[in-house]
Amino acid sequence: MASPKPEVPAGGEKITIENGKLNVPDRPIIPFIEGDGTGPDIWRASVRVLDAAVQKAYGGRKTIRWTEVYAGEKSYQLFSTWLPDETVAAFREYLVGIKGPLTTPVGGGIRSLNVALRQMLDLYVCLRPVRWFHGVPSPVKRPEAVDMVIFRENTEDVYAGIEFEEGSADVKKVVAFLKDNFPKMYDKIRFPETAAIGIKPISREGSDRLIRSAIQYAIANKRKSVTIVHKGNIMKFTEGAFRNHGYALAEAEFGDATYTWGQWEKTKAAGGEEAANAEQKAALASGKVLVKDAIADITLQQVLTRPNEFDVIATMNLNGDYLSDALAAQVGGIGIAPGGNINYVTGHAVFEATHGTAPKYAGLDQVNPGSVILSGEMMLRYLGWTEAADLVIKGMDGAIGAKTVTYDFARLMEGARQVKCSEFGDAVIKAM
Ligand SMILES: NC(=O)C1=CN([C@@H]2O[C@H](COP(=O)(O)OP(=O)(O)OC[C@H]3O[C@@H](n4cnc5c(N)ncnc54)[C@H](OP(=O)(O)O)[C@@H]3O)[C@@H](O)[C@H]2O)C=CC1
Ligand SMILES: O=C(O)CCC(=O)C(=O)O
Ligand SMILES: [Mg+2]
Repeated sequence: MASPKPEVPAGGEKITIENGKLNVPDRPIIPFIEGDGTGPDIWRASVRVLDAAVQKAYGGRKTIRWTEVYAGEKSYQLFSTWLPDETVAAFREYLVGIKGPLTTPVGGGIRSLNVALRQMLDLYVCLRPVRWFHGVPSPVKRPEAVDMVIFRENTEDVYAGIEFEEGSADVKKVVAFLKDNFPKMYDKIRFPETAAIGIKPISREGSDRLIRSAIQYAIANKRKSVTIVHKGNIMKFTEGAFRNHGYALAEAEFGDATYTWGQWEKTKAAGGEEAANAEQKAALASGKVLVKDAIADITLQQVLTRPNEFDVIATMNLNGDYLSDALAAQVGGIGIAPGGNINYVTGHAVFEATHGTAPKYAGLDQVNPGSVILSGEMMLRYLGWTEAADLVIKGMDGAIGAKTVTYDFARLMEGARQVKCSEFGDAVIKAM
């Protein structure tokens, strides 16, 4: 393999976007990254499921023309680079893609390739729906009550990677700058000689576009509420501002379709709590979406104890990362948690599972491919190939309903037939 430039598959055509609407040809070229660790096992099973769904839905009239692009360990082995420019260029050119997980070392080494791709392509929404499939073993009593859609901001926050290492010349400059210019802030650094420093950018534009997408989704999908999750009591100017931007945006851009707790507060201040409650009740009865907020720590408790009160969630990068793994556990685990990284303005989207490379299972054909299968289902729906997407769901429902499952579910289920990763793919196809 001499070049990381992707092959152009015969007969394939590019997906384009015009006036905010995707034009999807019948033979779209879709780049994919296999991923590290368990990525190749999962991809092999998933691509068969996606192709089978498309074949069954359209009888050959539509097919995906996959083209492999490289990143992570495979790319490093082949081309001595972790993320070739050609890979980023392919996702730019073909608009929609899908990827397996990529390894990020802890405490040193390369920064996350996953995060880098999201930033380079400006995929500002990390969309992670969390729902329960009938029969999936879950640690909670009523997993069916969990039906939430996380909108995680994907380009800012501590994930921007603005960090200065302890003892480095750079951190000394940053600390000296704080000492000279912001002495009160400098005094708050408990051990300035040995502190590493991280910077967390949260912008108005970044917050607005994420929250706008969440509200638009809630309105389009007739959801009841959007909860803005933040730690704004402690980080007032970053996470607190995110909440404030959210209320201001909802009121300015979606006044006809939303009612906010910000409005409730204003009415309460002017006319008392009863008046505010009556106003909220009337707004919700008329079908408006409630835009509210919750602090991140209590959110992690309440999504467990009162899942019915959460619907669409809009949050920043780190909170969203924690929340998406925690919520995945409630509906049966990370093995079937899908996601998509999307820029709703340019149309660029890269779909990927919520989980990582699960390295201890690499090459064993053992893990659950459901996460990438369902990420593919999200991709099909994004393309407007609803019939194929519905078949993927039918197949997943059928396989799980028949208790034909991978080890992660089998260990928690009575009477399950444990199958390999590839065999689970077969079971999904059979059940379509
Ligand atoms: N978007 C991405 O590419 C992501 C990459 N990563 C990276 O992945 C690497 C490993 O991260 P780690 O923290 O171990 O998290 P992982 O999500 O990779 O794995 C943690 C555990 O989750 C379970 N699990 C994960 N995937 C599956 C699956 N498909 N089917 C069944 N169970 C699954 C396994 O649990 P059990 O052992 O109980 O069976 C596994 O040991 C790191 O380098 C990290 O940075 C992490 C998250 C996202
Ligand atoms: O990039 C990584 O290695 C981890 C990313 C992650 O945890 C996530 O996107 O949920
Ligand atoms: Mg994560």
